[in-house]
Amino acid sequence: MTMALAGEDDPFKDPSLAGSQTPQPQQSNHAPGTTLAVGRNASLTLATDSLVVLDEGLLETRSANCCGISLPHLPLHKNKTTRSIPFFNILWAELSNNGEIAIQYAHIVSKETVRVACINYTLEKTDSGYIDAWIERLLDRAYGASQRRKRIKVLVNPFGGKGGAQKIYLRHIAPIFAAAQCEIDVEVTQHNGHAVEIAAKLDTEAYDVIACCSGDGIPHEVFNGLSKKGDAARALAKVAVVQLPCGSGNALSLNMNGTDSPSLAALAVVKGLRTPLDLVSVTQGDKRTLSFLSQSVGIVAETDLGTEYLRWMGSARFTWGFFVRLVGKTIYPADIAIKVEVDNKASIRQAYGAESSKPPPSHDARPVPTADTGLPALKYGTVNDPLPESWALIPHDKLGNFYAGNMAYMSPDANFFPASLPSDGCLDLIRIQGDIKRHTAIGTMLAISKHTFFDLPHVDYQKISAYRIIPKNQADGYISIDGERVPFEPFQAEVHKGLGTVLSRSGHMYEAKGV
Ligand SMILES: Nc1ncnc2c1ncn2[C@@H]1O[C@H](COP(=O)(O)OP(=O)(O)OP(=O)(O)O)[C@@H](O)[C@H]1O
Repeated sequence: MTMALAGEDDPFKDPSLAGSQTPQPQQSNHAPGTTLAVGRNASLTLATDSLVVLDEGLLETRSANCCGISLPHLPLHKNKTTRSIPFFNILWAELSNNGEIAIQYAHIVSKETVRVACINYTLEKTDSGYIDAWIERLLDRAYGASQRRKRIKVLVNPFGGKGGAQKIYLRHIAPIFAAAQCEIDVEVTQHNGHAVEIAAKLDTEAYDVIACCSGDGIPHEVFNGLSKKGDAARALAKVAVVQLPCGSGNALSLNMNGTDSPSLAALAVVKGLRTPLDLVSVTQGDKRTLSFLSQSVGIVAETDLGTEYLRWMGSARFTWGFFVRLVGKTIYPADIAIKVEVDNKASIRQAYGAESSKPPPSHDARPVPTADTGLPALKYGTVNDPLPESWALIPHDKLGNFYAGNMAYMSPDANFFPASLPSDGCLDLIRIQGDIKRHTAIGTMLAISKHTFFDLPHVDYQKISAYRIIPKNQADGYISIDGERVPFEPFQAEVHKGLGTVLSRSGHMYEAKGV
């Protein structure tokens, strides 16, 4: 899956200039101050969605160069003297002491890749006041409400995915962060749990973002590391946790950045808006863990965690593992108590529509918790406490799938929770009976990629804020919290509305087709 970049079809086409091969900036209908003359035959114009570069000189020579390096793949056409660069792709612009303007941007190399490129021009007359104001306008269009020059703690898991995270970081991510003038501090994780330690000790006043070059395992560790701080609530609100996809499961990036391409994700992070994210406390035994993505018991957990012996199959192992259990009508009996918030699909659809029709927020409206605010208290106690009085424990003797999701995509083709919202204070819960007819089961599996899953009548879909699940009549089995295996024992979960922070493209929605 790839995110839709502004102007993706033709990045050098600006809709506001449709039909005009060679715009005349001086006579254009743009407001005064949108155009910067950068030589006798060249100008830079702030159009509706993009920067338009008009350069007659491009007809004969590659007069624009990138800091002395010739520009790779610049789409210069003999009969074309303009090109446009979507504002979203603009990383930085500045005027140097020798009167040169340099604009760095993420050049679209392919659907899956952007690479840093730069244009620079020597200005003939340096009316620095006008130029500075023009650059400020350009950066304002490029960044909008997104923070510029983010201070980023980068964590690289050398064993994420196929083990290529360090290379991916250096090749596809670091150049974009550098061009966007981000302040970077890189650390390679040394062992399992290291990211918990790093986040627990992190000076949260010194960073805006923790960027995980990894799968979903490192973000899970980071949220839990921040939760160990004395000022956990403040730390989780202040520092945004993001993912640069370098693992085998990259759900955080798919949902927030709309892509599992590392360079597109780096661009999305540079331009990302602070977004509150619900986090879920899971208590099991005496342990309290934060979950940001999902909890599963039954077929999904077993397919995810119990098919290691099929690793040779690659990603087909999940499809195959799922299929085998579906047609085998495998059941995973449990007793379940749920605090339901929205119990029908029509109301869920309505709530989703109401949120998606809101304009993007201009700022993060949450008050920053004070320095002495730790994790929120558990409203419903832990799994060791008596069940809250208003909860009813209901036997699910034929349960096939118990799947609670905090985000939409669980993997690139699996938008399991299309109605989920980043901070509605709810988990989306799917329950499916394990003894449904075989052809219904196969149809259910296919419906996920066809985006018809939500409406299937046998898919029970609710919005919930807490639950307890007690597996029964099975000696052993699989429980997955954010894709990590935990003991096969009862657990209880409770949502904390907007406790965590991520960066997203929209500021309030997931990058997934909703309901
Ligand atoms: N240097 C290291 N050596 C061994 N394990 C590490 C190291 N650094 C991180 N880890 C562990 O690697 C695990 C998986 O990380 P991650 O999610 O980044 O990759 P993944 O490929 O998506 O994971 P998975 O193996 O779950 O598919 C995490 O549990 C993390 O603690």
